[in-house]
Amino acid sequence: MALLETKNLTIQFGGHTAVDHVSFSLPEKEFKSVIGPNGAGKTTFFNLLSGELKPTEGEVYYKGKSLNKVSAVERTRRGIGRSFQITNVFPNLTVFENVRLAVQSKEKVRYPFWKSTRSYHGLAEKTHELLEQVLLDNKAHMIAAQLSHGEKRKLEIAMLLALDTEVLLLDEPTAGMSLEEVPAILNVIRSIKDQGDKTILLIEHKMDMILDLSDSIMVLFNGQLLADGTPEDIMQNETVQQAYLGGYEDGKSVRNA
Ligand SMILES: Nc1ncnc2c1ncn2[C@@H]1O[C@H](COP(=O)(O)OP(=O)(O)OP(=O)(O)O)[C@@H](O)[C@H]1O
Repeated sequence: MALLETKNLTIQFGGHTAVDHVSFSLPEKEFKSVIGPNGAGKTTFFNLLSGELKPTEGEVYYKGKSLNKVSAVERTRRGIGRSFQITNVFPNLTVFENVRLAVQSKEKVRYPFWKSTRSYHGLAEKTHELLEQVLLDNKAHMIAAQLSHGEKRKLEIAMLLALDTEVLLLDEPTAGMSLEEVPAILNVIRSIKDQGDKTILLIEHKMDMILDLSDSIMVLFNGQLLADGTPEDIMQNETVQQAYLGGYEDGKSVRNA
């Protein structure tokens, strides 16, 4: 069954169509990557899925129900988690305190009628588990502001995992990382995948990472869905190759490089 789907999802900014009639389907437990050149509409597509932006046309469905009238907060509560940039982190709190707050906030959202469903120790235990999973347990007591860029991205992932959502929308987790930091984040994402309980949509530019992780790949170009298939299909797809190498116009004509 498709967990997350879109039908003709479209958004225009002024005269520019950033996401253009995209219909896609993400089966439960699948790992799908979203690729495409800069400005293709990948982040905007995520913003439409998570509810930060409202479509001009088309629909997002989760578990068969339309989300168009559902707020971003309610989408998270229902199970669609989006990694936010580090702006959501309290820079003057420690890594541990940041993750614990995220664990706590999830408890409040999920069980608003209970004062405390987990004891203080329960929260701390869950926090340690998450820090271990993202390989940050040795930095638990560091002030968040002092983390390296790569470590901040790991913290962001831990805070996303704390929300315990079924779907994870990961927007370029390796962006701005040094080459040495990439393998660690790849390991973190692979370990999340290997646990087997998440449905994941990943925006990335690093092809080796995409090929390593993905069950399927969708390609956006000028806001349109150019192709969607297995990694093998996508690598062999001529239109995709030409779009990357040469340029693709109005979804019809292909110009050679
Ligand atoms: N809020 C906005 N207002 C106006 N234009 C926008 C807005 N958000 C995005 N755009 C435009 O929509 C297009 C798609 O942008 P988007 O950030 O989704 O691309 P992307 O594929 O994520 O690119 P990148 O790989 O560089 O992150 C771009 O032309 C961008 O300038």
